[in-house]
Amino acid sequence: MNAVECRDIWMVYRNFMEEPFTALKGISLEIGEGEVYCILGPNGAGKTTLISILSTILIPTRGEVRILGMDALRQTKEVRRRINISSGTRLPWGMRVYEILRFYALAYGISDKNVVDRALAEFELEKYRDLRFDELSAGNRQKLNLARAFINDPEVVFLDEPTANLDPDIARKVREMVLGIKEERNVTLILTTHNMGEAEMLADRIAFIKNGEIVAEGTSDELKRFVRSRDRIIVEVENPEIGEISLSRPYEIDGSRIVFYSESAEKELAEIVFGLKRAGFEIKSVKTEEVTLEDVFIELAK
Ligand SMILES: Nc1ncnc2c1ncn2[C@@H]1O[C@H](COP(=O)(O)OP(=O)(O)OP(=O)(O)O)[C@@H](O)[C@H]1O
Repeated sequence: MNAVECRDIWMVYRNFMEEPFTALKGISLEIGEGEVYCILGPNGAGKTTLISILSTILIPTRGEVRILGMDALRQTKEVRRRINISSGTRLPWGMRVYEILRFYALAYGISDKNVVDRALAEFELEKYRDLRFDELSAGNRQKLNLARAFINDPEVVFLDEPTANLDPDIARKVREMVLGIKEERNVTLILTTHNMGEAEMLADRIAFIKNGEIVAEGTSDELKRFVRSRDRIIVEVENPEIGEISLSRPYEIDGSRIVFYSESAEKELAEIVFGLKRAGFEIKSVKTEEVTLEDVFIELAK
């Protein structure tokens, strides 16, 4: 059984005095149990709309959503008991960390105070248990948001931009926390992010959304095949002007740098360097770069 699946989801926003706007155009996807699935895409692509529909916050104009085998549009109450979402929402400002977690635990019918104590420990919030939400740093607010999202021991958790607006070191800590959760709990995670490194580090599979449609889906290695060649070999030469390069692979000349596009830099590096030397180029330096998810993003967003 898939943890999450949807078929042919359409979302048309209709606002008073405005033209209807179609934010999602027939999205279908399947996410297996225990998978970490990342939704990537440029601003306005429809990521938040999609995650809101999958997490039962929004009702789509058309289409079917199944969560843990249940019809999310009809069995919403049962679904909500077994899922949770962290969307960077502000929590009650005046309440203390412990009270906030206790409040949300009680909302799920969990009266055992040990559950809250365990959450404080797991998300490194014990030191801050008596601070009010408005007294917390951005990083600790996000940790509290995560602690809240796992308080009901959910089977599926939606994380909408879990590291947005965090300093790089705090963002890394939050990512490590999410990785730890992935290792320790039997949970399916669906996250949106703008951060390619984050998607690569956390996700088993990535869906790339553009203008309300999934334009590519797969592991990060599979997505990298969308870019014309996997690796770049960058050779800096003293004398770029000397003439023709007779190697039968694509390249670009950028000042004194010759950039080759290659299926495997490791296999083709020696041949390229010898070929250039034979042609009389004086080589200053050679470096290789693997294609990144960022290259894929730029290619697909075009
Ligand atoms: N309530 C609404 N009414 C009308 N249009 C909306 C509404 N909510 C979102 N939209 C539009 O739908 C499109 C998708 O928005 P959404 O927030 O899902 O994108 P996103 O990929 O999450 O963007 P971002 O990365 O900027 O957060 C955007 O063009 C947005 O302006």
